[in-house]
Amino acid sequence: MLQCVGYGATAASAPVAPISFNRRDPGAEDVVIKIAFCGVCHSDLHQVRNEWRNTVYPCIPGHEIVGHVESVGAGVTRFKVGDAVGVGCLVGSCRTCSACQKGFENYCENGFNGTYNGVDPIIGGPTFGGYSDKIVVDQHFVLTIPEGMDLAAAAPLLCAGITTYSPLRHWKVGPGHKVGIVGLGGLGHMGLKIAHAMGARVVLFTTSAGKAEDAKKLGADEVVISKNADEMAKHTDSFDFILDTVAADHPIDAYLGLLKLDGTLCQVGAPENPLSVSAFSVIWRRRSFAGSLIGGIPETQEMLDFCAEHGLTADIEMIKMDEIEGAYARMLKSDVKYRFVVDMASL
Ligand SMILES: NC(=O)c1ccc[n+]([C@@H]2O[C@H](COP(=O)([O-])OP(=O)(O)OC[C@H]3O[C@@H](n4cnc5c(N)ncnc54)[C@H](O)[C@@H]3O)[C@@H](O)[C@H]2O)c1
Ligand SMILES: [Zn+2]
Repeated sequence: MLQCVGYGATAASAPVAPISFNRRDPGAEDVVIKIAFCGVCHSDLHQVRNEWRNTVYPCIPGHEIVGHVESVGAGVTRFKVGDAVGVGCLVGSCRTCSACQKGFENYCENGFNGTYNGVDPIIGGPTFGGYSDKIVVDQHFVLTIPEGMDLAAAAPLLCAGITTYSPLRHWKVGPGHKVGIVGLGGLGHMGLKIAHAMGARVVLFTTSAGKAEDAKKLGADEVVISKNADEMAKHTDSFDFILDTVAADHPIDAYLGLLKLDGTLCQVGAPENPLSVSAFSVIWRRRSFAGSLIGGIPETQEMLDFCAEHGLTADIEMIKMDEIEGAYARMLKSDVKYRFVVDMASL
């Protein structure tokens, strides 16, 4: 077994703290990655606090991982020692079902294996994420970080980037489209940058008036304060597509009403409690309420290459590993611009 150190929680009520653990011995198809940086996703917090009621402890979060290849198995063809690489939310899938065959490992019919809170196929216990010194990953699930991209600022692309890129691509967002992004956090700020780079007219919905100036710098053409009913009403029946990244309870009908005929509201934010939707919000103007889950591996590489081409990375605040609990507390207050990234040299 490969002895590792990291930060994890032993119970929903326990803080994320130093932990020693084992990973599987690398196999022929495996890449061992020395982790340089790991982004802090709101999902990490949902998971360690068991807000989705499925956490297996100990839980070591982190699925926005970047680093360098330390060693490769005999069968590894795509990577060599020293390469700058990334790992997102997936480290395994069946690879044979129709979804996997199409490159949608994230929708694997047999369930994909998560980077954390999954099941290691060799040792049987839970998979452990990127708040750690190294990780062992099958080469199929390892991404190439484009040359010249800032490694720390690239980390959040592995979840926040692909989770917003994938639905924006799927619903063919581009020039001539009016697109809304709800919530300006880690996902939301990447959604703004990517939708803008795709050529859409982008409107940010936020509850905090103080974020308006930033939002414009990040790619918003317009900012709407969602608590202001008059401002919201001006946009009735006008959007082609809205991407909702909000992590907390919030009203959905208010956004559905802003979609035009055949418009789609896509939910990517995953609040703990069910959302309520009035039937009339979707019946009227044949609107769709949809969802989207991260993205497949080929699409994640496509997103990284798209971001490199457009000069996009995340806006980050670097923290040390032992500052993680404070970072979670600040994330809950939306006090981060716009993604915390842990410098693993501080582990
Ligand atoms: N679907 C997926 O594949 C996927 C992938 C990653 C994360 N997520 C989920 O997406 C959500 C967002 O993640 P994040 O890392 O960007 O979190 P974050 O905390 O960085 O951002 C959430 C943002 O929502 C804002 N917000 C809260 N209440 C709001 C309201 N009523 N109206 C408008 N904005 C509001 C907050 O101010 C914050 O800026 C989380 O629930 C996370 O678990 C889903
Ligand atoms: Zn995430």
